[in-house]
Amino acid sequence: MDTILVVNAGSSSVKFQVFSIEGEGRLRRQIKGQVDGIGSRPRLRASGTSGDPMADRAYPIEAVADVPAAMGLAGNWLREELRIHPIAVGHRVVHGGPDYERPVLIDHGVVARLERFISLAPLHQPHNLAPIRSVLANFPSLPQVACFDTAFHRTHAAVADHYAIPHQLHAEGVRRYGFHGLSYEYIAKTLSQIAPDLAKQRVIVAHLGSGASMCAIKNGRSVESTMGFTALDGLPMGTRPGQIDPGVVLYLMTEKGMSASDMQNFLYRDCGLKGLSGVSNDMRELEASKDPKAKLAIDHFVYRIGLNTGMLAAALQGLDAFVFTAGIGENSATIRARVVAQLGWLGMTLDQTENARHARLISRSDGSIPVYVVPTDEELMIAQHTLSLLMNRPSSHPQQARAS
Ligand SMILES: Nc1ncnc2c1ncn2[C@@H]1O[C@H](COP(=O)(O)OP(=O)(O)O)[C@@H](O)[C@H]1O
Ligand SMILES: CC(=O)OP(=O)(O)O
Ligand SMILES: [Mg+2]
Repeated sequence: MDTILVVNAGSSSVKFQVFSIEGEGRLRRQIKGQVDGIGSRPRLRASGTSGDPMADRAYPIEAVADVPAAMGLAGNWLREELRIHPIAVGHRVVHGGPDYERPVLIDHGVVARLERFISLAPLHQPHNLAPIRSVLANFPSLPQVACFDTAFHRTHAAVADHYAIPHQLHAEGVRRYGFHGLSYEYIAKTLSQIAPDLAKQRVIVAHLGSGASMCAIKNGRSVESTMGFTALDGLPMGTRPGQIDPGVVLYLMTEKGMSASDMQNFLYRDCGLKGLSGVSNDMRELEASKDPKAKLAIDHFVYRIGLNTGMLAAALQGLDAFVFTAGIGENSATIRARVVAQLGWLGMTLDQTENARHARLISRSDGSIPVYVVPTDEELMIAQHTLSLLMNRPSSHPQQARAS
């Protein structure tokens, strides 16, 4: 069986899927897994084609202390225990910079170019590139494809793409890129199947996970994102503050003597829900907590989603549908209910029963804006891009490159 392995390293987890290639370029999911609880309660979970459990293993904290360790664990399990030898590997790469507008076959030159963006995505890019380098070293003829979080947003107009800073910096690549693009691309495609008329109109998608952003989509194309040059901007996240006055950064550097690397750690790891609550970066723990600061963190999260919806609706000049996705968006009925209540002024209403059972459509028919919950699937998107690049390669049959 020919398979494609997909690797998606997020800021709090490593997700992977294995797809078999069926006739006429169709893909069938064989394995879906993830390692999460990295640095706290590490756990490897995986399921098979019909969701049947294949593994559920807990590890001591020191055994899986960071994302590379989680990657090693997943890789060993797939190779040693399941004997998975894919014919290609597709990777999520968070930052594609100004160069990459679409997925690309990887070689050493591509890796060198992507290394330039490590400082622009320190929670992701190093972990995205590590397995790519390791496969290049160990299986040099195995095709690998990089799929970018930034690519879906390259349709933005210049007016959205620029900061009000000297033009030369834009030419150097200091631009508003936007992220979570593979997720938004999947949602746009899925919406065109479940609600084809709406998919052609003005849609806001809220990707609420450990990293969180929102995207304004018109006729299936991204027109605006809450994230910009890096994945720090926009909504408050698990450990990132979201939009913040650069004056705060200047204050911390000049008055508190924080260095650039202190600042990087602070903004990527100590802020957001974690910093504001002092309790946790995990929405589940905040929802369960009685600490007033946990409540404030949730209130702030919901409030900022409301504000950003106003901004994106302005970019779209109206709104025809709203979609929740990712860890919080798919699983927290409470956050969804609060966001919809916050957006009642726009004409959104909530069907509480449908929301409680995480139905696909959770708005009432008396509202003017339908509200959907669509589980995202970045890995399927990556597998599809990988397969299509593989099939369009000028030479070589894919089977020649099997990893063994
Ligand atoms: N049942 C739930 N209720 C509330 N939040 C949840 C639930 N399940 C998962 N989450 C949240 O989803 C987040 C992870 O989302 P995910 O999209 O997997 O993030 P990432 O891909 O960035 O690692 C966790 O931080 C957790 O707070
Ligand atoms: C870009 C980003 O923040 O990704 P994630 O949500 O997977 O951390
Ligand atoms: Mg993610």
